[in-house]
Amino acid sequence: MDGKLATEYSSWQKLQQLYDQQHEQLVLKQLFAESKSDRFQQFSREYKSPSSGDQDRILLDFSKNLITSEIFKQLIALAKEAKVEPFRDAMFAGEHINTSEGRAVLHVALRNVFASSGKQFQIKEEGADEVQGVLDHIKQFTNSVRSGEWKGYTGKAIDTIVNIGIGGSDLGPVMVTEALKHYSKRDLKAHFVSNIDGTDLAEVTKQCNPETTLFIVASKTFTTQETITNAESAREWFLESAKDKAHVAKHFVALSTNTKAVEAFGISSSNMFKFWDWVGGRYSLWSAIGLSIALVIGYENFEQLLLGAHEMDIHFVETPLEDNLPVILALVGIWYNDFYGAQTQALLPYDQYMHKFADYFQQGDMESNGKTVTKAGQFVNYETGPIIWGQSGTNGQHAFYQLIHQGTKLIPCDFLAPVQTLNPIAGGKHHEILLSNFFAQPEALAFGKTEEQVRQELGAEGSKNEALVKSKIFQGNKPTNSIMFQKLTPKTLGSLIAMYEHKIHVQGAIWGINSYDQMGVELGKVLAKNILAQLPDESKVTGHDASTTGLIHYFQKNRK
Ligand SMILES: O=P(O)(O)OC[C@H]1O[C@](O)(CO)[C@@H](O)[C@@H]1O
Repeated sequence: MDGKLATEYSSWQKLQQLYDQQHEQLVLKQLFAESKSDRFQQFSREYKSPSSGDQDRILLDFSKNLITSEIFKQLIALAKEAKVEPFRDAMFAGEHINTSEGRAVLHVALRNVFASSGKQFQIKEEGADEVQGVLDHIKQFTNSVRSGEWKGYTGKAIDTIVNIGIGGSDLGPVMVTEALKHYSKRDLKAHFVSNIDGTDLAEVTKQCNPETTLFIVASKTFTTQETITNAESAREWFLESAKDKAHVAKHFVALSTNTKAVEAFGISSSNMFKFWDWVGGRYSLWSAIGLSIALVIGYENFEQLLLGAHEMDIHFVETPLEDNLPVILALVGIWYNDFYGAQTQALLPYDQYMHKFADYFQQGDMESNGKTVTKAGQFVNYETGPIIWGQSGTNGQHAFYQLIHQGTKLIPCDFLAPVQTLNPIAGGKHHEILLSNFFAQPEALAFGKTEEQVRQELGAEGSKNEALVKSKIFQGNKPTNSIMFQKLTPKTLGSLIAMYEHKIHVQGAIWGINSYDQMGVELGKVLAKNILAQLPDESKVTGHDASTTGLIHYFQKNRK
């Protein structure tokens, strides 16, 4: 992080040499055989919540990776050489590390509100001292809606909330309300509208009663085309019943940094929940953007989510690199991304509540680290952010694991699972089956099945079919991390999310890129605006290539 390309670090070059010299001998079966049971001890770390200890602990087993102690040491050396620690401290101090936009990066300030946690970071940035005030506003509003005290325009309590937002103003609330459904107020229905496709809003409003529905317009900028258009149409839908514009105040609130635009929309500033430009969209669920989360799970649980994240922040700041969960995940990821040439990284939670976890981190990781230019303005000569994807286990097993096991691509996977389930139905049978799969898959990926084993299974007769024999071989040696947490509590979820946020931060630091801007989403938006103005009239369609012109004309000819 001092203007160098990552490939210029001597530790990077050393890692390249280690890869070149050793990668053919890095075979998990042998690595485990050589180190006996020590390998689990050597390459696993347990994190414990300082406030609740065993209740909220996270085990990271990274022993099923293609690493040795020499490689791990060298990866740690890379983090040191890339100045990961001072860069981390600069973020926590409020330095403007988002250099292209000249902003601080302070999602950590949003959860720096627990004097009792034993550690509060000294953050000096405009607005950082207003965080608690906004949380108080969220608490008071949440309590009043959940208790039924907040009334709609006909005097009825709110029973449905609709969050209208997109990207970071949608994915976090969606993921967390799903993940913490167990803690939700069941008689308060929550919907999320994000897509500009009218189908999204239309299908939601069909399920809503205007008298008892609260719309939450969530947009950092309050200029996002999808969100503002959806909010305007929602207001239109509401006014068809409510008639009087004065009733909007009881049914629309805004979450934004842009007071002027919120007021121009017709939402009074007393119904606006504020945040600040130093909160990146994809890091904003901890801010006012989390209002829908607080409404669904209650303010106390929302606070626990923040506390879990804050405690992971403390772990990230205070723990030596070699024991630091986000740092380990980041370094192991770099080993595959940059030396093995892996293109993707799968997130596989064996917890149905976490079925949106990978979707959430698609934006979290890919919008952060999908960059080609370093902060110093050089084009990188190495790979940066991985493609993030995944699904909850065991659904993924029956969909795409075939390719992970026997395809031609290397796909490092993170497996996540709770020790205890929140739904021990059928005497815990489901959870035992689920976890047996959680244990079996990384084992199968690592150790595979040899030709000899296949022949033994098929017997002399079956083994005559060579194609069948070959198709049943599992090469193994596929790397995985296994992450076990005690139970999916709000606090643990907060810690897990913060752990991955910091993993992204560390990787961005090593690659020398700005993880906190998103210039790559701009061009398409500008072109769409231009095309929108041309859609009414065929003769207006100019300035495009033959393909784009052809497509627009095709639409114009056939739309009626
Ligand atoms: O909250 P806003 O300003 O509506 O932005 C929504 C999303 O749009 C982006 O700016 C680009 O996709 C995201 O970073 C952000 O989460």
